[in-house]
Amino acid sequence: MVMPPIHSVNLDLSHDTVLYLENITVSFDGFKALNNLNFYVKRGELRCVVGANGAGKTTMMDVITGKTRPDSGSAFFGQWIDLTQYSEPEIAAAGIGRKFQKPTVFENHSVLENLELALRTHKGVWSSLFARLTPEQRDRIDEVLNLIGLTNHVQRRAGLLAHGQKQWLEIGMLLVQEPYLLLLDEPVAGMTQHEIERTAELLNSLAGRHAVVVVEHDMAFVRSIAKTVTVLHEGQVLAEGNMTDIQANPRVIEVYLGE
Ligand SMILES: Nc1ncnc2c1ncn2[C@@H]1O[C@H](COP(=O)(O)OP(=O)(O)OP(=O)(O)O)[C@@H](O)[C@H]1O
Repeated sequence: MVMPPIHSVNLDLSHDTVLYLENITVSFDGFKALNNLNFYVKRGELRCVVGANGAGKTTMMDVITGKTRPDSGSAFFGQWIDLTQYSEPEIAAAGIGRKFQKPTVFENHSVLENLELALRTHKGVWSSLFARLTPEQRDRIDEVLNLIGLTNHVQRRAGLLAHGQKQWLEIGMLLVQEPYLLLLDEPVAGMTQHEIERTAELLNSLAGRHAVVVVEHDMAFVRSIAKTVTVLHEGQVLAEGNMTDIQANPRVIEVYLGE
């Protein structure tokens, strides 16, 4: 079937749900990394996903971003965009931003240039590289600089930033693209306590405007940000709920928290 270009399909959030994964199975050589997984994300919510090594967290992110195709099941962005039918760049352009654990900022460029590059190259518009940014784009960059706490470092070379600042810059590079859904893989790994607290504030401040899915092992951090936590185990959802319920769940204690 020939799919319409992703830009021509409106992101329909009329049901207030930005992501639907239903009965997703992914096998590698017969081993089910995801096994009939169901996972839903509401518009603007901040969700944490936890689970032991090998639980399927990365594979789930890979399915959402089009990197891995499921053997079966469906993956929808809003009501109509079938994620299994589009490429990784198309899905990114449609409004799903992903940050991997290791920061990948342009080290030899300034903070400002990094944000400008992220904005200009979004949707693959290399041709606009030499065009001036619109006043709206400038405003968006200023707004993001403020959010990520780097307003006073705009001219600093990204390679000279502290580890935490680099992570925030990379989140900022996604934010200038105004994603509807942001996927973050272990954003606080390697951060100092102060940086972790700042990151919690940053992610909390995004709630409502962007849906954010955070995969994280640091339970203190998860506790500080999460409204809803999803626990994955053997490619399925073992439990989902608020932190108090999750921590009291005997199955979660047995297979994850009690490690
Ligand atoms: N490309 C692949 N080929 C074969 N097996 C794979 C592949 N990718 C993942 N797996 C296996 O699928 C299972 C789930 O892996 P996944 O990386 O999704 O888990 P995870 O929850 O992200 O773990 P971690 O916390 O270690 O990152 C693991 O057993 C892993 O070895």
